[in-house]
Parts: sequence; C-alpha cells; structure tokens
Amino acid sequence: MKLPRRFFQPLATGAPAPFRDLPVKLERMIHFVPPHNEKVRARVPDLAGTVDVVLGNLEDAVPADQKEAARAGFVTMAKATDFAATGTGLWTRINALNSPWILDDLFTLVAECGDKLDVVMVPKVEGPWDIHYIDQLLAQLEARHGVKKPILVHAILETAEGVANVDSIASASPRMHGMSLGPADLAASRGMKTTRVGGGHPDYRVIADPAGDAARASAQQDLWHYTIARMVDACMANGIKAFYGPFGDFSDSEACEVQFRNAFLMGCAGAWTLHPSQVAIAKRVFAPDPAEVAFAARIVAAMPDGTGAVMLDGKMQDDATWKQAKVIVDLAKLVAAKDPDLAKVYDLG
Ligand SMILES: CC(=O)SCCNC(=O)CCNC(=O)[C@H](O)C(C)(C)COP(=O)(O)OP(=O)(O)OC[C@H]1O[C@@H](n2cnc3c(N)ncnc32)[C@H](O)[C@@H]1OP(=O)(O)O
Ligand SMILES: CC(=O)C(=O)O
Ligand SMILES: [Mg+2]
Repeated sequence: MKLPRRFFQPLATGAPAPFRDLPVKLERMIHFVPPHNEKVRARVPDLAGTVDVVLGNLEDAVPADQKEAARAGFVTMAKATDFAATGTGLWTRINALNSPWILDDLFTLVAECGDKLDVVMVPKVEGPWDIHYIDQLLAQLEARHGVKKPILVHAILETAEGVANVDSIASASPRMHGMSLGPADLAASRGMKTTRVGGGHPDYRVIADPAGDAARASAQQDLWHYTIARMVDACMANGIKAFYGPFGDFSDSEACEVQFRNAFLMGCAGAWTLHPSQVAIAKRVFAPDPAEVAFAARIVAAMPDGTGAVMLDGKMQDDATWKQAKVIVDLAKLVAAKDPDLAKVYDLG
C-alpha cells in the first residue's frame, strides 16, 4: 500500500497534480455515442447542450474492424465541439486492458485531445491493479503531451472478480471519478441466466406460503439490488460517484425509468443513455422531486446550524434528517444551475 503522504503525488514528472476533491458536476446521464458512425457523430454538437456527459465509446458495440475508425471519429468529435463551454463532460470508454487496442486508444486520445478529455472509462476492471496501471500510463502520457488537468478514471463494475474487489477499486487512486454497473458483462461473468441488458427478470421472484386454494401472492425482486448497494457503499465511502449503467430495451421506457429511479434512490448520481429516447428519462429521474425539495428546504431552514430536534408536519427532524435534507437541497441547486425550468419549480433563491 502506498504511504498516505504519497497518495496525491503526480505519478510522472511533469504530470498535473491529482485533484484533492472531485470537481462538482451534474452528471445525470452519460450519453453513449458510437464515434465510428458518421451520422450519429454529426449530431454531437447539438447533443452536447442537451446532455451532461457525451461519451465516445471505443469498446463493446464497436465492431473489431471499426476500432480505428471509432478512435479517429472520437478525435474529430472532440476537436469539433467546445464541450466545456456548454458545461458538458467529454468522456471516452477505452477498450479492455487485455485487448489489442487499448494502447493506441490512450496514446492517440491523450496526444490529440488530452486537454479536452475529462474522464476515461475503463471496462472490465478486476481489481486495483488495473487502476494502478491506467493511472501510471495516463500520468506518463499527460506529462509527455503537457496536459494541464488530470484526466479522471471511471471503472465499470462488470466482472465477478471486480465486485469482489469493489472497495479496493474505489480507493485505488485519487484519479478515480466513480463506477458504473455493467449488467451485461457482469451477468455473463457470474453465470447468471439472462440475456437482458439491465433491468428486472420476470422469473426472479418470491412467493407467499400456500394458503388453501388461494393463488399464492408473488412479487418480482430486483436482480441488481445487491451489486448496486455494494457499489454505492464503496463509492461513497471513498468520495467518488456511483452510476447505474445501460438499460438495453429501448422499447420499454417505463421499465427503464423504474430501474433508473431505483438506482437514484439507492444513491446513484446518474445512468447511461444509449439512445436519445432515454435522455429525457434520465433528466426526469436524476433530479429530486419538487415536493421532496420543498420539504428538505423546510428542514434545513428549521435547523439553521444542523443540530437539535424539531417537528415538521408530525415528523421528527434531527441532525441526521438535516443531512438527508442537505443531500436533496444540494442536488436541487446543482440541477437548478443548469435547468432554468426546474430552478423556477424548486425556487431555492
Ligand atoms: C452493454 C454495453 O456495453 S452498453 C454500451 C454499448 N452500446 C452502445 O454504445 C450503443 C449506443 N447506441 C447506438 O449505437 C444506437 O442507438 C443503436 C445502434 C443501438 C441503435 O441505433 P438506430 O438503429 O439508429 O436506432 P433508431 O433508429 O431508433 O435511432 C433513432 C435516431 O436516433 C439516432 N441515434 C441512435 N442512437 C443514438 C445515440 N446513442 N446518440 C445520438 N443519436 C442516436 C439515430 O441515428 C436515429 O437518427 P435519425 O432519426 O436522424 O435517423
Ligand atoms: C455496461 C456494460 O459494459 C455491460 O453491461 O457489460
Ligand atoms: Mg460491458
């Protein structure tokens, strides 16, 4: 283990110092763009103002014979738009560490657009050693290309081994931005019997005891609850952010919304959007409910220094509920700063 005092030292001479605290950003959705697809890429300048993060995907879903086109498309896309001006993050998902493409992904992207790249998403992270490797390599590349601010790292939690090591992945480096659940690869890695990309499964249920001839009550359970809970705890314990990943059935917006909302309530900051139809869902879900914001604002106002006990509408409030309220009010302020319509609804002054 690295000595605490060395944790925040740059890993290469000339590389920027790691952030002490993560930049505070609204990241309700990480919108996936296939950079080898010229038609979709052409939509990115307009898209940039409407999503919180644009991610150019180089990994799965890009055919092997188009990996180079995707990489080149990402560079074109990064140079063509001033993402920072619209408050939009620019991320990429690189190929896996054991693939033949990862070195060229990082060498090309940091050289060509390292100063515009906010976050590198790393797939199939198995343990802290994967993060240490990327951390060192990014530092060397940042130093070589004079990159001014550190490029952050986001891990996908999508292997059984990764879940077993989730805490040490979250604490592996000050470069860690957060983590996303990868339900498709994770299902395969665990030997789960589903072909779905995220969401529930109708056969994963509990049933009530038999009671004579009456039909036994039965309810579907959440396949992802355990993993999301572990991911959120690992992330929040280390001051980084947790995200739900993809919801693959674009035709079922209702189920997508329920999956996103469960993740939001459990502590996730956002989710992936793979199709334009999912952007509005993420915007709806990853902003707090106005009635909840109004109640939270009353709690904060009723306990100006955050201590003591008061009653509001018959409900006891104390230091702990003040902290819950603060989570909601702080998020509402972040949303309001970007969304004038919601700013009016929240009315937080
Ligand atoms: C398990 C995992 O790893 S998940 C992450 C990997 N997967 C991805 O990144 C997939 C990202 N999404 C996509 O590539 C596309 O949405 C596809 C290929 C799945 C489907 O694309 P299409 O068949 O074109 O879908 P559809 O016809 O419904 O698209 C409607 C419009 O939205 C556009 N569109 C589709 N996806 C996107 C997107 N991600 N971003 C912006 N625009 C998009 C289409 O180009 C089309 O535009 P048009 O109306 O001008 O023709
Ligand atoms: C998100 C992802 O990569 C997966 O589900 O496998
Ligand atoms: Mg995957």
